[in-house]
Amino acid sequence: MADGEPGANAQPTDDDEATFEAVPLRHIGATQVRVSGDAERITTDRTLLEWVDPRDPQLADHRRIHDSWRVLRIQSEFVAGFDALSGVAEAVTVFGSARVEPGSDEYNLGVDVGRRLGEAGFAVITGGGPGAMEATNKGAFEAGAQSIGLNIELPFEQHINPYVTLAINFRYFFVRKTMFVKYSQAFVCLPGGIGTLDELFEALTLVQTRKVLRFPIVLVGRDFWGPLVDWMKNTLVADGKISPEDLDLITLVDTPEEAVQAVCDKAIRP
Ligand SMILES: C/C(=C\CNc1ncnc2c1ncn2[C@@H]1O[C@H](COP(=O)(O)O)[C@@H](O)[C@H]1O)CO
Repeated sequence: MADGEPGANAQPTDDDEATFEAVPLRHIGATQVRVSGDAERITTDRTLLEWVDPRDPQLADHRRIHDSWRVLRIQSEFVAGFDALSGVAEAVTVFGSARVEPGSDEYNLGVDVGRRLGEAGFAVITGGGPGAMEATNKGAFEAGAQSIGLNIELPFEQHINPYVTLAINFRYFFVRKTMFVKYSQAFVCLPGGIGTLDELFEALTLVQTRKVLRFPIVLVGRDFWGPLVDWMKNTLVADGKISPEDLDLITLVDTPEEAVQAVCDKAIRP
């Protein structure tokens, strides 16, 4: 594969298979969990988060020793992320549905957003997966911008999309989420599901609590996001759960052009 072709610079991800930790804690003795007839991989995140009964002497030791030493692995994942991304200057992270089909309107929206961000001088960061992530990386790649994919280990086969020029593979969601925020100056959210909502609300929490400053959060697609923003206004503000000015943390736009303009207007740039 020649340099400059999609996928030419992406780091290989297939060898990661060897690093999947297949140690079921709660189910010691069981070796696999079946989902839809397929053997499901037990991911590193899952062995960290799974409940273990400390009253069982065998499991208690497992929990105490494994969890303590696990910190080193978490640390090494932070170090690898920091090392790989420390040179990224100006970047925007784009989130969106993993389920969008190539050629669809939402896919084309992602391509357009990625391309315009790239043309505006930003590196583009995504989750590195399919759907809107692939579309956005494609747009950035075609604009000649740095196209970054922060991939995540999942219980099923997961490949980084071919338009990523810098790929990093993470086992822990929370480490990966740190990288999304730390190395970008704005978030753009395309229409998405639970993963996208999680990423959106984490960003809102960080900005609301002033953990990050001057960090625009742009939602693209009034038809899709408008009802959520209306609910926040009519229920969260009305019920006193958020302040009216918290709504100002969100910029709602319709087009890729408006999205990039909002980022350029509101993000910290030299
Ligand atoms: C579901 C399918 C693939 C999942 N692969 C993913 N790879 C990378 N990142 C992902 C993946 N799925 C979710 N994410 C993250 O969440 C957001 C999208 O989630 P949503 O629920 O689809 O909105 C995205 O921004 C990623 O960071 C194949 O069908």
